[in-house]
Amino acid sequence: MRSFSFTKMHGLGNSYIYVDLFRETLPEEELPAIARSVADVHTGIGSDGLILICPSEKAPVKMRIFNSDGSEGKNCGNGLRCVAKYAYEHGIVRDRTFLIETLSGLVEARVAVADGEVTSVTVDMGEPRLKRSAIPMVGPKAERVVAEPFAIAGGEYEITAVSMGNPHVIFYVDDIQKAPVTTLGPLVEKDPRFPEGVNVEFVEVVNERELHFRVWERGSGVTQACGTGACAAVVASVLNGKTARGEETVVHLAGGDLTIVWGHDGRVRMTGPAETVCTGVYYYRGGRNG
Ligand SMILES: N[C@@H](CCC[C@H](N)C(=O)O)C(=O)O
Repeated sequence: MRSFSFTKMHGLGNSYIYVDLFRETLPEEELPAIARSVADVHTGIGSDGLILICPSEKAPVKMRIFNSDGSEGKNCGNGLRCVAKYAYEHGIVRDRTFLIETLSGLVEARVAVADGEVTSVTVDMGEPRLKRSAIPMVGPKAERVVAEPFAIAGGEYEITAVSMGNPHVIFYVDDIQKAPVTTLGPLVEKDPRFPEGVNVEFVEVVNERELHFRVWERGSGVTQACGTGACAAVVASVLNGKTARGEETVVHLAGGDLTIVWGHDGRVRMTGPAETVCTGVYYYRGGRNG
């Protein structure tokens, strides 16, 4: 058997198994299988996937994220807050504001600290990418996808698409409790109009400052929260005239609240908690199938 040390962390119930690659080594070709293995609630630890905390040449620390089906994502908002907490509390960084490298670029994290513990994290998630080709979604490359008609499974809907370094599509609903998360979510995730798949968000507008939010994540299915998805929902809501640019919006996710602002400088900033659940040693057999 092989083994590695891990920390389980979550941001609003969006949980990942974090492995510190400053101290551990994992074989690159086995990462998808390890992600599937640790995520399994019966035979593994149970999580929405795997996050690697890695050395970087561009920043003090780098995040890589694998969904529970083993696919690699390019960004993860809840993961970034947890990586920031881990990096600060484990002395990887000493400053309270620092850069984190992701597969979609560099972001800046700022930790709030009480008694040596990180209590909340603000991440400058950068500028949303709105061109269709950047989502990516098939169709006229340079156009935005805002309140665009979208037919699927016999139904007619309107969608808004936003990339926060990873792809998101937003559906507005009248009642979040009745959102078709588990029925429409998996169909839209794998719809060929999204060549790289897509994270699917359902949003009920409460008022100009508040949104209810549920998600079907690409590669992981229903999760309690999606940080990049909540940022995309705020951007979509500004584009659709439902909330105001430059104002803080509170997004109510299944696992709790995030405060998000799409600033007049073009950047999206997200503030929320990050929690450590437990640490341990994980035993696995190795190989591409775990
Ligand atoms: N939970 C995340 C997003 C994780 C990656 C996503 N499923 C993808 O494949 O793009 C978040 O908090 O942003």
